[in-house]
Amino acid sequence: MALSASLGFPRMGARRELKRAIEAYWGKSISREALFAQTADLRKTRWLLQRDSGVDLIPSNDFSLYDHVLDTAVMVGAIPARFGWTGGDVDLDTYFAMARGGQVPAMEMTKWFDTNYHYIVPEFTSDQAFQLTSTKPLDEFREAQALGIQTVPVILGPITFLLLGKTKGADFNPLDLLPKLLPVYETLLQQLAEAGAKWVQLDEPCLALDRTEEELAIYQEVYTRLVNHTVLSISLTTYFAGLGNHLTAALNLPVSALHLDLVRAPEQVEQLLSLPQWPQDKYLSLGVIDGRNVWKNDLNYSLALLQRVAAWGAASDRIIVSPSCSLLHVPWDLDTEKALDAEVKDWLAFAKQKLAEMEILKTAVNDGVENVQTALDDNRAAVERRRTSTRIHNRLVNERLAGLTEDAYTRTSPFAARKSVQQARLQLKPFPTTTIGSFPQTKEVRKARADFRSGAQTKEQYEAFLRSKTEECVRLQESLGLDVLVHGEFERTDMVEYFGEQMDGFIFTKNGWVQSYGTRCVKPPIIYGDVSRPESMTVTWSSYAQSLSKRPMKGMLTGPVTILQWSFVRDDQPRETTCRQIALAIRDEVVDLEAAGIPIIQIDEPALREGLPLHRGEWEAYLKWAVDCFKLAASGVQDETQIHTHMCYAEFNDIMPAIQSMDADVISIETSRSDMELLDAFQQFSYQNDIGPGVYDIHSPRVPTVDEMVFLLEKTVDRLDPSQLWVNPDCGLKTRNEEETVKALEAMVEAANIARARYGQPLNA
Ligand SMILES: CN1c2c(nc(N)[nH]c2=O)NC[C@@H]1CNc1ccc(C(=O)N[C@@H](CCC(=O)N[C@@H](CCC(=O)N[C@@H](CCC(=O)O)C(=O)O)C(=O)O)C(=O)O)cc1
Ligand SMILES: N[C@@H](CCS)C(=O)O
Ligand SMILES: [Zn+2]
Repeated sequence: MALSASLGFPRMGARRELKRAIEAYWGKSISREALFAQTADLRKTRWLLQRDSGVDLIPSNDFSLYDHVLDTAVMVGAIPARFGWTGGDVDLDTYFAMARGGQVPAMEMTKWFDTNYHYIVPEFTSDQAFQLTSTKPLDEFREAQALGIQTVPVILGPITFLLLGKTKGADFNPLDLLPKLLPVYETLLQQLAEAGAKWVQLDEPCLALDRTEEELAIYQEVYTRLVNHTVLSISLTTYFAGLGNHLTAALNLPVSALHLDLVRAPEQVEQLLSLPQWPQDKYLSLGVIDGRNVWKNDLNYSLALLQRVAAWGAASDRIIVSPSCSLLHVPWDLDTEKALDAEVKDWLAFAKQKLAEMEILKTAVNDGVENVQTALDDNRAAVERRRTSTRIHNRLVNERLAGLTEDAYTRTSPFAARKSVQQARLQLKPFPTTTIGSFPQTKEVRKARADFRSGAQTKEQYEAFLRSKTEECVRLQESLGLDVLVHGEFERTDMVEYFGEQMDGFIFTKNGWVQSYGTRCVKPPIIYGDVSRPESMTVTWSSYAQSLSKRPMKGMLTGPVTILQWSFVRDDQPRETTCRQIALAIRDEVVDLEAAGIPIIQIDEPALREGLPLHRGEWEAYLKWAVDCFKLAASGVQDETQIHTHMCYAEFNDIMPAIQSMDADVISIETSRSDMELLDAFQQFSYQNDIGPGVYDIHSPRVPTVDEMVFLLEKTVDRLDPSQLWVNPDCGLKTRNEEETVKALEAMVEAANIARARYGQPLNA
């Protein structure tokens, strides 16, 4: 019999119960015991839902109070010395301090592959020791067992865990730590087997990235060792990319099951079918349901694919029907969307609906198509309704794109010439200070918006409130002595959702939350059709803010690549085409802001790096269109208008030529958690344009000291010319509270003044 596996389920709960529980614990309004009780309820709900949907291989330990990579680091005792851990169980508050900072800085956080999920980066020293410190996988397995549910513990595989980490102090290959790490995995597997587990899912997404022969040999060695050591059946899970040339090497690993992402890399099917025979006794987990998007699966297509693979191997009993990856990256349940446009809703499936899709496919494989004929026919009709809908295409948008010429992608003059006219206009001091855009989205702000949405506040009341917050924000920035001001982004729920809400071709959910990091969630808009901008989106707020101050106001926009990357994107045309459509809409907004007298416009592209394909061979093509889209958005203005961009959580080393070719006048980047290491790339590349390296970590509630920031600024002047430098936090301030924000910005301005006194040359007019 074919089986089904869900690989992982959203953690937050249908109503973001996890977020509320953890934030209540942080706010000291519930106890640790209450937090444990509430999270146990949530785990139970998830397991029951999956059991009742017919899933055979139900995951456990896919749940986390913050992040599963952090859980793994804690589990193996990789706890950086600064957290003062002396052995034994890791206290919950130490766990949260590792993620969020406390007395000492938090660990770094970065993107989980090409998703909008962020993980905490493990830190390894060359003398790193490991020990099993946590019983979390075992506890969750037993918890489910007590409910009568046999689960598959999900563990981050040892090789991916090490490859995702960062070495501290001496430079060494983290894989050198495997001999010390593997005994911990062996003990864990043994404990799970003793508790009654039969399967364990070891996630090794790094196996699907470009890997050397030497690394593939390490995979072979490690998995041979683990398999020999355990009675558990190991399911090795790859996702987000195809295995490419090392599919055979992966199939030769002595594990019981190998999972393939057939949505991202459908060509793996042909690769498989060209093999002489079914790989030994292996189960193949075929990821045919998109775990990264919200479109209803074309079940007839997927079934044909499953049947081809089964027929090839005469092995329907060796197939596991699964999503392409964990369902962590899609919202919980479409059924809660009562207000969603009915036509588009009919095209969608969230996590719960994807479980039902898996069940239909599994039943068709096991019991014959006739047992699910109605479901398959209904699905075929829905897929056809979407394909032929008149709401998808907009002739004007496509004609405009087709008519673009080269000059739409280039500023009038080169950077040096622009810099001097901009300086003549802006008269900025050396080391100009600014922020990344958002100011605290306090409870008060969110409540006002919720009241407006529920009808408890009128539009006039809500807008008056937003104006008062904006004015307060402008006055605060003036009094702090910031040089380039922002309006604070109080009117925005989210930097992507806000723009999507105002463009055609998008729809919105009420509850389609997806975890971004820790308790923070995003509600990605859904792009279902051609994108256009009916009217200006930000001009009113930026103009209002500029009218309040003589200092330059920075208009704030989200860039096309980021809007694309953080939305659920239509899958019926290339992503590039959708991105170019968004770029045109943003270009119109940039031009409107300029016409309204806004002298500086920031086009945020924090997701540009995240969108890089996981295989290097595909980078060039992606970077070409991604940079084109940014330039299309940015190049409609005169030389005297200063274009900024902002990026966070990214390694820039390998995309420097692309960043330079974006040709933004100023780029602000996240660097503080990595001690300005990222600037090395800018230095090595002799980056020409201006840079604002983030001088403090906004994700931590900890207020940075002046000295710390001066120290970081000194590192920047070691690497870059002082006349290139701006001073800013490393991302927007929306998650911070007002008190933290004021104190941190006060210190930042003081640090900038110190840098100015030490290194500042007047900027050339
Ligand atoms: C910069 N980042 C972003 C990413 N992706 C995005 N799409 N947007 C980003 O900004 N990726 C990389 C990083 C990730 N960083 C963050 C930072 C902060 C958040 C965040 O704060 N998320 C909020 C939700 C934001 C939102 O949409 N809020 C709405 C709804 C608020 C709400 O929950 N309302 C309550 C009622 C409120 C009341 O009555 O008090 C409710 O519905 O129950 C809004 O502002 O209106 C979060 O809380 O998780 C995300 C990613
Ligand atoms: N302008 C946005 C960028 C976040 S990446 C903000 O300040 O929140
Ligand atoms: Zn940012």
